[in-house]
Amino acid sequence: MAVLSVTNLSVVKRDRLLFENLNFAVKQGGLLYVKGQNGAGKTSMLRVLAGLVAADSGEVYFSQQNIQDCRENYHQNLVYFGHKLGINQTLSAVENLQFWCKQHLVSISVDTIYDTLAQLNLVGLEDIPVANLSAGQQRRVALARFWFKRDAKLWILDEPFTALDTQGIDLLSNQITQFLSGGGAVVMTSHQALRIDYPTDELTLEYRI
Ligand SMILES: Nc1ncnc2c1ncn2[C@@H]1O[C@H](COP(=O)(O)OP(=O)(O)OP(=O)(O)O)[C@@H](O)[C@H]1O
Repeated sequence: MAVLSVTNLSVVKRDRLLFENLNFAVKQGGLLYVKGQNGAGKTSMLRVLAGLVAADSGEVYFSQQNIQDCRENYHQNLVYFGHKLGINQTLSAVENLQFWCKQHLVSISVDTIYDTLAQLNLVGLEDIPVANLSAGQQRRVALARFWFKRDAKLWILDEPFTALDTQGIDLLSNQITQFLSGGGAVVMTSHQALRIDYPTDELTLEYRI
């Protein structure tokens, strides 16, 4: 069954039609890799898929229900990872993750938070303000949500590998593969070639003038 499907999706930004009449579906265990040059409309599309902004026309369905009609259920089953990390610079990694878990009704012990940060190579950095971490380390903190929310049905990831080193890319790639293997669905963009050993559907957005 399709976890996510779209019908006749079109988005216009500043009088420029980014894409029109897109139709696709992502099944359980399905990976959709959205490609396209800068400005083609990938982020705009992912934000529509996540229900953050409305499309100019077309519909988005989660498990065959229009996302407008199942917003709460959709957001409980979705992890969206966009360009903005959604972390507070003045809080520590642990505080940020505790806050995120509360906000998303995820029940995780503080020990699990420390263990996850250790897996993400952040030992010794757990309790200092995130502002003092490097760009890649800050992204690792934000990525911890993918360790906590494996029971979600859909992950939407916009350029998740940005600023990560090779080890970080491998860590996240493994996490994505495990999620897919467990039946999760993933939609993602990346300007780097995917290092995910998993069957992948591709959707290329052409840049339109
Ligand atoms: N809120 C907005 N208001 C006006 N124009 C916007 C807005 N958001 C995006 N755009 C425009 O829409 C176009 C597509 O932007 P988008 O961020 O979706 O592209 P992208 O494919 O994700 O690019 P990149 O690979 O650089 O991240 C761009 O020309 C951008 O200027």
